Amino acid sequence: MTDWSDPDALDCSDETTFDALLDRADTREKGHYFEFFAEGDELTHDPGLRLSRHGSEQWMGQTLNHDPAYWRSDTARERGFDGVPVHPDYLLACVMGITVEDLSEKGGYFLGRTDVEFHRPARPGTELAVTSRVVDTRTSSSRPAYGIVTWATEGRDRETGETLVSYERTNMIPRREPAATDGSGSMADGEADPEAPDIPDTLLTPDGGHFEDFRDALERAREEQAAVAYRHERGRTMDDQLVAGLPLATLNTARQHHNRDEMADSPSGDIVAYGDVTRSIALAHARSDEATYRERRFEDERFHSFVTLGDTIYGFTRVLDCDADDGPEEAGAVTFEHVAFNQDSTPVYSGRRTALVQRSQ
Ligand SMILES: CC(C)(COP(=O)(O)OP(=O)(O)OC[C@H]1O[C@@H](n2cnc3c(N)ncnc32)[C@H](O)[C@@H]1OP(=O)(O)O)[C@@H](O)C(=O)NCCC(=O)NCCSC(=O)C[C@H](O)C(=O)O
Repeated sequence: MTDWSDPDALDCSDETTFDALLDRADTREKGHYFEFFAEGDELTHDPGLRLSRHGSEQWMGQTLNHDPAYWRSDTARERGFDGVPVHPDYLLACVMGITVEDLSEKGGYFLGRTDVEFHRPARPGTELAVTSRVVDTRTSSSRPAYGIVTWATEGRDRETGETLVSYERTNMIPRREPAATDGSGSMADGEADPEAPDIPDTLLTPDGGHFEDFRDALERAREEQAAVAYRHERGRTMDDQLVAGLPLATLNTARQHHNRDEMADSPSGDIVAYGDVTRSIALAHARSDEATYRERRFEDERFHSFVTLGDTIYGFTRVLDCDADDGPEEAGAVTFEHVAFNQDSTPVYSGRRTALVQRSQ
């Protein structure tokens, strides 16, 4: 009888033997299929992550978010922060990154997110505690290999228990049965929109980036039956650091971002950018044209199409509303719709954002 504890009993350098060995071995699975999730389930995410200044600066530098309040203590103080906080996009990505192993590692595409609220600024050094509740589960009518799951997630300061950020997100999650259909060609061809586009004749651009500039532009637009909408000049091409490096730095284990072998057979055919990286780049383009004071909340964030290595992300912004009474003396609230689009002008992300924007001096 062969002694299988003998290291020499198997010749792993022989390809045929090794193939046979792999065929016989079970895979210890990571992540959960759709069937695992039931409405009302509560999950406590185990991975630990300490927000760091380095991590925040790496995220901001790579995504072109250069607001000095998140880099320099003098501007942070002027803006009412108690020390230099981590950037809200980095905070959000870290909180979501920690949840991926439990919620979406199985290969579920991130479809959208809403009700993103920043409850308080987060400092470097904060250790996170993250929990999620299953809000909704349903099978996908257009893609039988998938289900669609929505979770409500809360990221807290592990020491004080204070909530830092909360949101609801929705992913497409592979079904165990028929799990093997991922990439089998169930992807529907894009259908042409039968309705002609209904867009205003005139698109106005604000004169500057302060609250009054947005308010005045909206007033002009109302008089002229126009909209306030404009493009941002910067673009950012997706490289390895963005696609694989940043999600891994936030403990995001989704194979979509770092396993080309697995992704070759998936609907995208290749690794794809983490939605939060794509979004953060588009928001950085928008923020570079505005005097942001504070981030408030995000609603109706949607990821429309895949972003792969080599794609370039541009930004388009529409100004929806201004509220002079909402906010401190230094700032007023502006609500925007931001769209990220690629080199072929295909929208890849859209979302509604309310931020406090500095008033003119
Ligand atoms: C994934 C897609 C290829 C799907 O495209 P398509 O088949 O054309 O369908 P739809 O996009 O119309 O939607 C499919 C079903 O999903 C429902 N849906 C879509 N968006 C939402 C939403 N925000 N909330 C709730 N439900 C939504 C639709 O109603 C459809 O339902 P049904 O008719 O019953 O089937 C395409 O959407 C796509 O390419 N999206 C981009 C995906 C992406 O690139 N995401 C970011 C990268 S992946 C990521 O970041 C993973 C992350 O790390 C993580 O772990 O979450």
